[in-house]
Amino acid sequence: MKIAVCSDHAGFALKEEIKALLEKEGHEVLDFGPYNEEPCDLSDYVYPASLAVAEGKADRGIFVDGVGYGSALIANKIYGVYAAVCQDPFCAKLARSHSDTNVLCLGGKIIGSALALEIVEAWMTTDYLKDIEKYTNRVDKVKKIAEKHLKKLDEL
Ligand SMILES: O=P(O)(O)OC[C@H]1O[C@@H](O)[C@H](O)[C@@H]1O
Repeated sequence: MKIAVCSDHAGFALKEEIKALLEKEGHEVLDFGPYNEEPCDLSDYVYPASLAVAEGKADRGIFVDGVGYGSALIANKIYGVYAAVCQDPFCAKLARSHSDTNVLCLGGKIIGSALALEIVEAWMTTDYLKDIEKYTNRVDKVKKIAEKHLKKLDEL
């Protein structure tokens, strides 16, 4: 898969570890930066990385900041992006199987890299349960809210 990754200064070190794991597993990584640990603003990286997912230039995204919510907050403003913050592999599995998320957000200050890599592994390898109606109904409702309240990329 093509995976967009990004971070801020607080997530930089973990972003680099995740990138190495994804590349080792044969994924193509599109790194939207930053490329060092200089203080920076998350939105400068999460916004273009989210657009890449929304436009289909990346299949999915993995964004890392200090606590994770900052990335999700920005990413979920973009039509077509469904981002979840996960702090354990169980949550990561459900974020895929129940909710079909296409962006995973992690907090580099919250979880150690060993757990973070397990979360990435769980999220990357779990499929959406697209044949179970209760989950498709839930996901469809979220999509309808996005259609009503977010501008599609071609309307911008
Ligand atoms: O105080 P700084 O280092 O700028 O922010 C650290 C983290 O605090 C939260 O807002 C974000 O998760 C951000 O990555």
